[in-house]
Parts: sequence; structure tokens; C-alpha cells
Amino acid sequence: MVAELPPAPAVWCSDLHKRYRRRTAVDGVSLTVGRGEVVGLLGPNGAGKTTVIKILLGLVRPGAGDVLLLGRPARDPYARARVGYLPELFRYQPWLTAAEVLALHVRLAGVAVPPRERLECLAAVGLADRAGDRVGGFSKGMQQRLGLAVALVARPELIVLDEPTSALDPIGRADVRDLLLSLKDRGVAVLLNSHLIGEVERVCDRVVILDKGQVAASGTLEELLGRRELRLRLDGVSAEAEARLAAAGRLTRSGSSFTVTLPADQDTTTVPDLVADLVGLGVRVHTVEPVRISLEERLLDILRDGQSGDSR
Ligand SMILES: Nc1ncnc2c1ncn2[C@@H]1O[C@H](COP(=O)(O)OP(=O)(O)OP(=O)(O)O)[C@@H](O)[C@H]1O
Repeated sequence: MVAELPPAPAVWCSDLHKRYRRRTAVDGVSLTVGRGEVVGLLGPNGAGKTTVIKILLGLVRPGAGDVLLLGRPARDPYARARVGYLPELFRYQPWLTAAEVLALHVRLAGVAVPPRERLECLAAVGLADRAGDRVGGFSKGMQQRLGLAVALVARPELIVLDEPTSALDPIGRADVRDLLLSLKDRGVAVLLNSHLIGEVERVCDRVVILDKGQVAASGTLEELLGRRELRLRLDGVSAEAEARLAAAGRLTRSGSSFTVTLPADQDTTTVPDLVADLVGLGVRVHTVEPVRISLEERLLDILRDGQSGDSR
């Protein structure tokens, strides 16, 4: 009976609060990260993202609220051993080699990870040829790559990454994106705090937007970005074809340019069906361009709305 229960979410927290003296850092945050889900935490400087992460990991004690990691209290050693963490401010023992740092973290996690697998982990973050070099001689970006390897090495079920690409060059950022996608494929849950919205938009299943210590919005990208527009450039549009376009969604026209605002419940066949019908009605279709509001635009809208309604 128990075996049939679905596994507990990777992260579950409810109504977290944290004050530093008179400053409220976190003000009633609840969120979950499902198994194998990649969730992005977004928000302006000082929104409370790092504080939430530290509460989740048991590094900061909340004033109120409950946390479960992998179904267990955050301080439970079982849960801790299965969580990989890259802190925002990272520093590793400068006198150790990269391989020794990983060996140390594997020992701390109490997991048997053979040296070959540890090397693969260094290779995954682009440090294969630096395994024997001391960390003290690493650039900042290389130390951040090592931090990612530390977060990955003990076969975690959940990885929490606080600004994992802040020191990385564009190739490093692309590597991290690929890494996150491969973790997702392996069913590892990821909580990602990043200011790089494009990065979040590419890899995250869901996004939680924090502002002034509260959840300002959350949902899948579809839910948050909502309606999609389709821009078409067409010739030979009869009244019947125009009616077909209008049936697909709200229609505006400027000469040969048509814009259809598609409803939220459209599926993968909506656009190809529309194009096939238009061609069938004798329309010549020059371009079909789906346009979606970007996460950055949506984030700015949400934060500006919060400011205009703000009395604090
Ligand atoms: N150790 C601390 N002592 C006092 N205040 C703190 C401490 N840590 C965080 N704060 C305050 O809590 C608030 C939230 O900070 P936090 O670091 O969680 O924000 P953040 O969203 O991660 O910001 P950023 O994007 O700049 O990293 C800020 O007002 C900050 O000044």
C-alpha cells in the first residue's frame, strides 16, 4: 500500500517567514518543487530568494513556516545527503585539488561514488583536465564550475543552485543549460535562482517570482506567459478565409498582415490546421510567425504592478 504512494515532492514549504531585525526578508512564501521538475526562482535584488533557499536547506532558521525536503525535515541527514547545493557565494578549500574537493564532499554525503564517476562529474562541468590542480589557482568561473560539480557529485535527488552562472562565460552558461536539461532527463529536481531570465525560460518547467519577500506570481511558462499571438502574411484572403482566421482567435488586419490572438487552450494542431485550411481556401501563405510575450516582459509587468500597488 505504502509502495503505491507517489514520492513526496522534492521541496515543499509552507508560509515561510523571516525577519532580520526590523527588516522582513521573507513574508509568507509557500512553494513546491516536484520530483524531476526544474523550478526557477526569479525576482529583483533583495526579494528574498537566497533567504528562501537558505531556509529550505536548513542554513537559516525561519521565524515561522514548515519545510520538507524529499518528504523529510530539512535538517534530517537522509534528506541533506541527497541534496546538492551551489551557494551564491562559493569558496572551496584552496589547498585541495579539484578531485580532492569532490572526494571530500562525497565522503561528507556518505555516498560511495567511484573515482571514475567523480572525474565524469568534473568533465561535465568542463574541468576534466584540471582534476589534479589546486583550487587556489582556479579562476572565479572555474571555481563556480567546481561548485556545480560539488552539487552534482553525490548523486542528489534535488539540486539547489543559487546564481549558478554568475561567473561563467557564455559557453559556460550554455554548458550549464545542457547540464540542467540532462538532470531533468534523469529525474533530478532542480531549484534554480537566476537573474538570467533567458536561462530560466529555456530550462524551467515552472517559475516562482518573488517580490518583497512574497510570491508575486507562480506557474508554468504557459500559465505565466498566457496568450500567444500568430502573425501571418497572406495573399488572396477571401471573406471565407478571413472568417476561418477569425474562428482561430481574435483577429486584427493591416493590409496583408494578419495577427491572430490564440486562446489559451489551443493545442499543437491549432496552427497547422489553420494553415492547411487557409491553403485549401486558396490563400497564399508567405509567413507564419508565432510570437509569445517574453518572460522578461512578463516579469517586469508583474514587478511594476507590485510597485504601483505598493503602500510600503
Ligand atoms: N544575514 C542577513 N542579515 C540582515 N539582513 C539580511 C541578511 N540576509 C538577507 N538580508 C536581507 O533580507 C532581504 C532579502 O535578501 P536576499 O539575499 O534573500 O535577497 P535576494 O532576492 O537573494 O537578492 P539578490 O538578487 O540581490 O541576491 C534583503 O533586504 C537583505 O538585506
